[in-house]
Amino acid sequence: MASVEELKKATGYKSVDDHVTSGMVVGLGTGSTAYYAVERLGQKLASGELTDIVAIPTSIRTKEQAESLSIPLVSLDTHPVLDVAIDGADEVDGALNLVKGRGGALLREKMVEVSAKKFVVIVDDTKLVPGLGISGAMPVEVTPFCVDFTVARLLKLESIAGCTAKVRDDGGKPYVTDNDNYIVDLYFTEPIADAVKAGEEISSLVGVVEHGLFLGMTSEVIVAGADGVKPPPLPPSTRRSRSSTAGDDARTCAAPYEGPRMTAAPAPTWMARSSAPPHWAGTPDAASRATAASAAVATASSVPGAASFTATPAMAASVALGSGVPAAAAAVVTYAPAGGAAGPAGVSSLRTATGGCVRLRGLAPATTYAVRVVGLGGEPLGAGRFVTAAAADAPAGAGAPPPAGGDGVPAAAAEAAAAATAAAPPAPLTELSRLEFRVGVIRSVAVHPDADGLYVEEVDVGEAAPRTIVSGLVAYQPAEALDGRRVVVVANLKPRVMRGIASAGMLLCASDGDKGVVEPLSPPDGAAVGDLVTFNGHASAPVAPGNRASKAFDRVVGGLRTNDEGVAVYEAPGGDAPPVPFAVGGGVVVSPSKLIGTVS
Ligand SMILES: O=C(CO)[C@H](O)[C@H](O)COP(=O)(O)O
Repeated sequence: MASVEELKKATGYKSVDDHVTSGMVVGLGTGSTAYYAVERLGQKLASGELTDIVAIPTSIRTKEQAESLSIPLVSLDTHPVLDVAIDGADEVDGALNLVKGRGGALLREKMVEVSAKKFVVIVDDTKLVPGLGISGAMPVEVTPFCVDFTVARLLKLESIAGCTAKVRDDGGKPYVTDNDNYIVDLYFTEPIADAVKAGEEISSLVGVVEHGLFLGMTSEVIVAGADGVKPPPLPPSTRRSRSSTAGDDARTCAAPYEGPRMTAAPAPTWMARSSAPPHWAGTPDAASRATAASAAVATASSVPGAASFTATPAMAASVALGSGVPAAAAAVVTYAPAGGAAGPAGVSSLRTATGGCVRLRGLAPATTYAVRVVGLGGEPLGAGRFVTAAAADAPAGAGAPPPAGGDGVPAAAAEAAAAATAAAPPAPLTELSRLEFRVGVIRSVAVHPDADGLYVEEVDVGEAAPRTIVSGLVAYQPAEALDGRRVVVVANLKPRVMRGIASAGMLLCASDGDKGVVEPLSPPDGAAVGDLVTFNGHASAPVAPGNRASKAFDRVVGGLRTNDEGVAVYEAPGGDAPPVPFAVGGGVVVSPSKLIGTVS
């Protein structure tokens, strides 16, 4: 049986092997598991297997480790978007939300990981929990100034009522973070009932720097369990997790999948790349419309939770788990080439089934894959109606059916995907959901009386009176180019006083850093002043103007950009979901000069 240290090493190594390629900007986590990811990265750079990597460490100790391995380091200042960040966690719940920071590095970790297109979490299976906050401290980084005052205010928060708080101790003195702050550890006797609300309330306190709830950030979790499969020590009343695994031995990765109860099992032959398909990959099952429709591209199975299918060139596959699967079920997904074809030796990961779908990525075209999907207790998901569907580029759970027959995908597949997503729940609440992007028109512009680089604009966003907005656009746009211009305004940020004038919003602009061009984004003709910009796959639920919105904006701004056609898009960290355009009035928001760059 593998030791915990061996499991940490296996998952750390696998994360780099699977997710880091030459040329990437990589976020390096902190802790005893992330240590092995850093070690692996150093090895691969030293051997020349990886080249042209730059990395951003999340703590001084990780920085020192990376330096000792000659890993080139950069910072968010110069590299605000990372390709991938890899880090451990203290807790992972069924929706892939995390508690982090027991190692004290949560602030830098969150700054780096929220800026990554993909955030890969590496844990051993003792970290899987049925609810956040139950296995130990939920850390909060606070300013040292009047820490007892902050603790007292934390303890009054409704969403975390009943918890106890302790300023982290370091040999009789408060523990000091890399940012010269303190940590207050919160202890709960029950899982945190509403982690989103808890996070919001904690963040809203002056004196709080950041908290250890990492919500909606995770792209993928790699879980290592001894012998490939080990029921974790969770309370009997909860779902029992099973491990997917990491390890250099593909057979170890593959181990379980023999039935609803996870016990150590020999590797299925398909993981050893035999030509035989897995025994559970069955024949087409016409029991449902979705099954029949998908049969053109996928082989559904009569074995619950299992199927095989051949990837089409355009396939960013979604696997429809079938009816009876909770919308946000945690799923352990394993897929691997079934017939000895080239491709990954086997990918095993913990995901959330969104709208009954689990999305598979990185598929090699014309390769037949065997798929197995189980819940945290090892139970097959799909209740006998499991099908696969080539859902093409439809984002799972986005609510909109994919274009029938688009991108060379057979219409039957699109139909299947439509059937699979028909029952999709409303789009989830995300950081972006909290923001209020409104169409506005600039009614007047003047240079700020006390700052040559700033304009003071009166902007109509469909309210009783125009808002005053201060923008640093003098160097980029003449006043006459702005006067009367239709724009997009972030309307619920906390007002900021800029050289004595309160600015009640921000004009969203595209910037092409190379050419030094900055211009306001333009809404489409069909959009009316006051219209709210929306994003497919993100519920629209703007919060009241204030700090919460400003913090949400800070978290999403790294994902705002213009694409190759100058269309403003948001790309969530993690890279699992395709970029979504700013949509309003039946069209999309654009940079009028088709700038390709950032949006802020
Ligand atoms: O959040 C962290 C540090 O701030 C760590 O990722 C977390 O504590 C897990 O550490 P380990 O891998 O050593 O168990």
